Amino acid sequence: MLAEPLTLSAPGKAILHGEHAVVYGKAALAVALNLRTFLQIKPSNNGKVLICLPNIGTSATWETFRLRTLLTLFSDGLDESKSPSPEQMDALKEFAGITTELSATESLGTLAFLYLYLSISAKYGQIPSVEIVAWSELPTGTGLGSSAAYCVCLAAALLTACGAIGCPVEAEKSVVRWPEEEMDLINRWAFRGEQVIHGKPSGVDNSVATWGGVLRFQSGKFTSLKRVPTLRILLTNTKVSRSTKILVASVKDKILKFPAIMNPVLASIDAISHECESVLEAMAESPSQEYYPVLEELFDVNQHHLNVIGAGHSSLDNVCRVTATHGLHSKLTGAGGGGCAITLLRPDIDPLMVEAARQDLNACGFECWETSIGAPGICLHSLSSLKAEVLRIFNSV
Ligand SMILES: Nc1ncnc2c1ncn2[C@@H]1O[C@H](COP(=O)(O)OP(=O)(O)OP(=O)(O)O)[C@@H](O)[C@H]1O
Ligand SMILES: C[C@@](O)(CCO)CC(=O)[O-]
Ligand SMILES: [Mg+2]
Repeated sequence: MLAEPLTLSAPGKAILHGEHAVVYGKAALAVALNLRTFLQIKPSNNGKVLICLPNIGTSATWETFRLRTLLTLFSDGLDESKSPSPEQMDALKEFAGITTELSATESLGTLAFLYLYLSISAKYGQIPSVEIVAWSELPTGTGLGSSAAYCVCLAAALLTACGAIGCPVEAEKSVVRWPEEEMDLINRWAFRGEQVIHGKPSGVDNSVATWGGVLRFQSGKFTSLKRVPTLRILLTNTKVSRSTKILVASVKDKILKFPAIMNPVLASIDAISHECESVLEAMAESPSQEYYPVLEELFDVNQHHLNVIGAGHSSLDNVCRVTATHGLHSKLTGAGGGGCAITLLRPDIDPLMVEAARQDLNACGFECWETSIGAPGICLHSLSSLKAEVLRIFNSV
């Protein structure tokens, strides 16, 4: 049970290959990024539950006794085959006074919280009065798995608060993790939160936010790649807003409309993920520059495929065009339709070339930053190990 404030964090992700196709049982390769979502949960004794979400400018407070009136609707417990029902979502929207479109940003963050709070309370006993602040280094809604990092943090915090999983704090350690079976439980609950935000998630994003590293994910199962080469990646945020839920639904419409045309494209994306995995394994075994042209070509082919299935956007085409003028190869990452692209940076690349590409991308109004891959998954932090920026945010809300 929660006696002290806890601070935890989970990473965002980039999908190297397999976005959208993974929703149809194809393989995806996902990497955890060193950009994280942080969540602080504090016990309180005012009989209220407070959630403060500065990234989306939302905060809300509810009396615990009012939340209790909704518990019967959530008493079906954790059954993975069951997604959040329309009746549950309608009841939550009414309770939270949400009248806007379901895809409105603030609504989904709040609804995912209420859904997890009530489902976890119904299953394990009501979570006491708490105050929660969640803040992310990730831009939200841009393809970097912000929703999954948020849901993984929420699931871990709420499961810990009601005692369903332990609180593995050790005085001398700055960062600690839960045992494997508890991590698995966190991941399964986070998936339910993702269902609220995405509609029909594959589970790849919450898995990588839970476990970190580099994962191959297919049909609900993942394998962590044991050895991965160091890859340098430039992330570019086109700042074109989009919603994963809407994109996944529109790709589905296209597949239903032209199955004979779209299914071979999904099969080809699957083959690209497998080919990329083999190349990464070979690179980890014997690092050599000769593999980079293959990785670059796979990026190019997959970017075309993603345009074919309807996940592209002119801003993403622009990123590809601008980086190509500097000899660099890019593709969209995540759901597409705007949001972020990833560009592969060869280790031998001239730093001036990268700088020139960044300047051209900035001139298009895009924002770029370099990142490393394979960050750790969900963890608990000691307060003294938190960066000043994170502490400042938690102290200021
Ligand atoms: N830090 C956060 N605080 C509150 N809500 C968040 C936060 N991060 C994400 N969300 C919720 O997730 C939504 C964005 O999810 P969405 O799946 O569309 O984008 P993404 O996860 O960033 O991209 P992708 O799914 O393509 O990787 C936001 O609209 C918001 O409701
Ligand atoms: C577009 C998608 O494939 C990846 C979003 O990061 C959706 C999903 O797998 O849930
Ligand atoms: Mg998402």
